[in-house]
Amino acid sequence: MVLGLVTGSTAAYVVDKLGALLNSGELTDIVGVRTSKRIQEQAAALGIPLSILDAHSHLDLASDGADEVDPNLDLVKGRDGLYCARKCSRRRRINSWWLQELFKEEGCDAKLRLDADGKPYVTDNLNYIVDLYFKTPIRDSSAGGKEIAALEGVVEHGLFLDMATIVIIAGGDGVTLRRDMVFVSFNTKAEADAALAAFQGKVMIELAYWGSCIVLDYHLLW
Ligand SMILES: O=C(CO)[C@H](O)[C@H](O)COP(=O)(O)O
Repeated sequence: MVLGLVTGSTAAYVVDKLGALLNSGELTDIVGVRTSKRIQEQAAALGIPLSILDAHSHLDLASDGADEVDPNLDLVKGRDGLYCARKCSRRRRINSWWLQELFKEEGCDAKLRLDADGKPYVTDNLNYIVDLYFKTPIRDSSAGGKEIAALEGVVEHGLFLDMATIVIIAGGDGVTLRRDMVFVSFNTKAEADAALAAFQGKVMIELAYWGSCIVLDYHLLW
C-alpha cells in the first residue's frame, strides 16, 4: 500500500502510529511517499520504507492536517508552509510588494511570511509564502483559488479544493467523521423515508429538502 506522508503537528501523530504498527508487525507492505524533509526524517527514524512522489502515479491513501475546513470539505492549509510538494512542481519568481498592493484592493492584507530571525521564510521548494488575511470569509473559494493561481509569480496557494473525501474532527466531545454531502433524488416521500430508515443508527443525518432533492449531510458514528 502506498501512503502519502504529509507534514504538520497532526500528521506527525499519524506517522508515529504508522511506525509503531509497522514495528509491531501489525502492518506490513507499506511504502510512504514523503512530502517534506521534516516528514522524511521522522519516517526514516521510525523505519518506515520511503519513496518519492515521482515514483508513484497513484497513492492508496493520504491523510493530512488542515488549518480550516468548510462544509464542502474544502480546506485551507499551509501554516507549516509545505503545501507545494503536495500540489505542484512549478516554480516562478514572486513579487510580494506587488501582491500586497493587489490584495489591498480586494480588502485583504497580504504579508510575506518571515522566519524566527525576521528573514523571509523559504519553503522546501525554495519559494516564499505570502499569507493572505481576509477580513471577511472567501465567498467563492473555487473562483478565488483560480484567480490567485493565475497571478504571475504565484506558484501555488493553500486552498485545497475538491481534494478531501473525509474529514476527521477531534474535539472535546470525541471524534467524528465527516464526508462529502450526498445528493439523493427520490420520486416519492415513501422512498425517501425508506432510505432514511436504512441509514438510521449508522449515521447522524441532517436533512434539507430542495425541491424533489433531499440532501443528506451525514456524520458517521464510530
Ligand atoms: O498544511 C499544513 C502544512 O503546510 C498542515 O497540514 C496544516 O497547517 C495543519 O497543521 P497542524 O496539523 O500542525 O495544525
